[in-house]
Amino acid sequence: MDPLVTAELARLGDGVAFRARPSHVHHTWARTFSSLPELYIQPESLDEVEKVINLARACRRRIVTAGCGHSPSNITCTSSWLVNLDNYNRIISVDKESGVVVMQSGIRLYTLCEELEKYGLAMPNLGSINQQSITGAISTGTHGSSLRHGLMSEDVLALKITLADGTTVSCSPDSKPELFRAALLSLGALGIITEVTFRAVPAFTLKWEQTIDTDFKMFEAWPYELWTQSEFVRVWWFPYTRRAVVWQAEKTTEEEREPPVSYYDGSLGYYVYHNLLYLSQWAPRILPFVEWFVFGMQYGFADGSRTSAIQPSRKALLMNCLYSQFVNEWAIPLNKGPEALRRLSSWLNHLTPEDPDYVPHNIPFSADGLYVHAPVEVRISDTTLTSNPRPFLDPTDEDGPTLYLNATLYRPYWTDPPCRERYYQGFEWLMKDLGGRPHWAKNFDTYRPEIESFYGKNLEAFRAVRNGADPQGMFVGPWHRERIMAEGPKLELEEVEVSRTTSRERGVTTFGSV
Ligand SMILES: Cc1cc2nc3c(=O)[nH]c(=O)nc-3n(C[C@H](O)[C@H](O)[C@H](O)COP(=O)(O)OP(=O)(O)OC[C@H]3O[C@@H](n4cnc5c(N)ncnc54)[C@H](O)[C@@H]3O)c2cc1C
Ligand SMILES: O=C1O[C@H](CO)C(O)=C1O
Repeated sequence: MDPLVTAELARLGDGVAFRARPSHVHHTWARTFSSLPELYIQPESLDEVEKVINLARACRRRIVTAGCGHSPSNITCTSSWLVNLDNYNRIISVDKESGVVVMQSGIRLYTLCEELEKYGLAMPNLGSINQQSITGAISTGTHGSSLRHGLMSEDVLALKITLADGTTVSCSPDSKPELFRAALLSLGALGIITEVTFRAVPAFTLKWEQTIDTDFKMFEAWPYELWTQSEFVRVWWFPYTRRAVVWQAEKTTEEEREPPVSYYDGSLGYYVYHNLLYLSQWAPRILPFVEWFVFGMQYGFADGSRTSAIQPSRKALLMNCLYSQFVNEWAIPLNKGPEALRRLSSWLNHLTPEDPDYVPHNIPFSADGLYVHAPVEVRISDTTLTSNPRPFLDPTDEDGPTLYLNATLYRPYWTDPPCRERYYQGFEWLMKDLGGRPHWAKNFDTYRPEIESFYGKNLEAFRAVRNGADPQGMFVGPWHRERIMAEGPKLELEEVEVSRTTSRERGVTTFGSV
């Protein structure tokens, strides 16, 4: 350990543990980014969290708090101190009647779901996985897919956050509401969130059904029952076969029933797709065939093929996200969806006016020789229904329902697909043309000037709260500077990137200095 840190620890001599170790390699779930923090610190009490912050201030270190690194960007990368709260993860109290749960902030969603079940409670909504820490999920604007729900943070009633001066403060809609709005989606830039008060709901079972059919049918249903037919609805769109899987789930009291399993599900399908994707790295032209074959095997080749099951919500809402991947997801107004997908299809498929689905795409990048992976994930939320205040950095539509389009690109055996740059250039251009804003956790290449124009006064309000709470920039790194911080000189404790290397095992490894 740096002698400065050892000396400062000795000077404090407060008997509070400093659970830090060097030589930790941090990488994102997808191994897209990695870093080698000077210290990896896993506090087990609030005193320990406060001590980390006080030490960091005295030793002039930047702090990053990471959940489980499921954000695919370099947002959790640091060469300074990396704090993880996996061991600060207890449920503090549960009120079975009201569903109000108070928890330490490091709890993972799968543990939270298991704990809630013991009280006959459940999370109101979930995204595709339950690995995330509750705070990691809240802090990036994680969402599921339902017009009756908004962001996962809409059910947060209060938060406790330890700020750069080492004090822990509570905030809620009624107490320090500005801090609350900043902390509801803070991208780790405000302080260490230590406690979450959340409203759960009575446990529920979901009866789900998924149908594969032409995307034309989906477009026809879009303004009518597509998104309102059930509480939970999500779609996977296949650009080359121009088909879509519509998955819908409604609460039920019927007995549970697992989905049918074919010989192709499980490892066979997993490895077939993985190896075909790997082959396509050299022969991208096979991707339309791969899409037809793999998703035909998975969902059925005949239009109208259907599968259904009845499962507890904590199971039904999840999905297997397969392999390492880039994900570029944007929020646009729901009513722009058919236009967005038709323009994307016209671009990717080189459609001409003779095609019934043709629309001018106007995307100023060529799709010649461009072959992409499937599917595009199509999901929804409505953040206008909650009485909770909006996070300042909420990317969703302020006036109505939101559509999320998630362009997934796999990295077979940890290799980057050749189409990434052009696909994402075209995709991001289209999303911006439709008034979109990026999902903060994902792999977008849009930076300060545009983000300022997307958020206007809300970004200014976030910055005012952030700068007031952390004037020295203890929680600021290169990811934040390029996207949410104002242009200006480096703050005292801010980390800047000095170099990066790339390898297959660790993706892009970033090196920074304070
Ligand atoms: C396979 C997969 C599936 C996914 N599915 C979905 C989905 O369905 N819907 C969706 O919206 N997103 C989805 N995501 C994105 C994911 O929900 C977010 O990236 C989420 O932030 C990850 O949580 P985490 O605990 O790993 O946090 P990390 O990625 O480790 O951190 C995310 C942010 O939270 C901050 N943070 C974490 N803990 C604290 C704390 N205690 N105090 C202050 N700041 C903190 C970090 O500093 C960072 O800025 C998915 C990601 C993957 C890899
Ligand atoms: O980031 C995400 O990854 C999965 C898709 O594989 C998902 O649903 C996200 O969101």
